[in-house]
Amino acid sequence: MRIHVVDHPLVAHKLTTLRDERTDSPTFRRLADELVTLLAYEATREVRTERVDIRTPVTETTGVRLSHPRPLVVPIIRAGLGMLDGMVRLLPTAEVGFLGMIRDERTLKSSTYANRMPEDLSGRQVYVLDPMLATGGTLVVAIRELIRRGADDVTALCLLAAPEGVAHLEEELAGTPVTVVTAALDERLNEDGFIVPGLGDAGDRMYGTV
Ligand SMILES: O=P(O)(O)OC[C@H]1O[C@H](OP(=O)(O)OP(=O)(O)O)[C@H](O)[C@@H]1O
Ligand SMILES: O=c1cc[nH]c(=O)[nH]1
Ligand SMILES: [Mg+2]
Repeated sequence: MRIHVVDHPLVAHKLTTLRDERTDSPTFRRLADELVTLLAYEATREVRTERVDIRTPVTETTGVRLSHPRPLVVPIIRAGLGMLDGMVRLLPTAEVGFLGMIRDERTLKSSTYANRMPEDLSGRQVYVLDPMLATGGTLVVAIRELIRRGADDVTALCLLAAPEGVAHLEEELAGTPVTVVTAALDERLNEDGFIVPGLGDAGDRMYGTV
């Protein structure tokens, strides 16, 4: 597994406001959207392309276009939905699948309550969207399901990651073609399984009280 922490002053600036407990839901959603676009730029560095011949008004030349089959983008509901628009703005032809997952507050185990994805993902590149990589339990289940369906290249875009979650993914997904792109690798998890310093509950902040 590869991990890429996007080191850029604009990312750090937006993330700081996102973390701030005074940031209201509308601002939180806007910043999450903007951050995804910056992460997506890095995350799609190896998106598959093919050569194409075109004519400019001046001459003939060769360029590239995204190749088939189209990439699949999978937001993990609920909080991952806040990353979808920013991602498909960069990849407008991508197909979108959905996974609904919830983490039990006491046991921290995640379970799947919705699954609407193509059955056959053979040869597909998949981008998973989930703002928080905490224990990593959610992403392990999600990525295993994608690989079981045949995905051969999975990139997870996370706003924040905890070292414990990254280690868990490395252990559970060893040898699988997985990359994690994140805006920051935080310090640790607290006793409730929240990322420290983190930003709190991403879903609540995105869709909760203003
Ligand atoms: O790495 P993990 O320890 O598995 O935790 C991360 C998950 O927890 C949060 O989801 P939550 O269960 O709060 O659902 P929500 O998005 O509906 O709020 C978050 O959005 C991730 O999906
Ligand atoms: O810090 C955390 C951990 C899991 N899920 C969240 O939304 N925030
Ligand atoms: Mg939540």
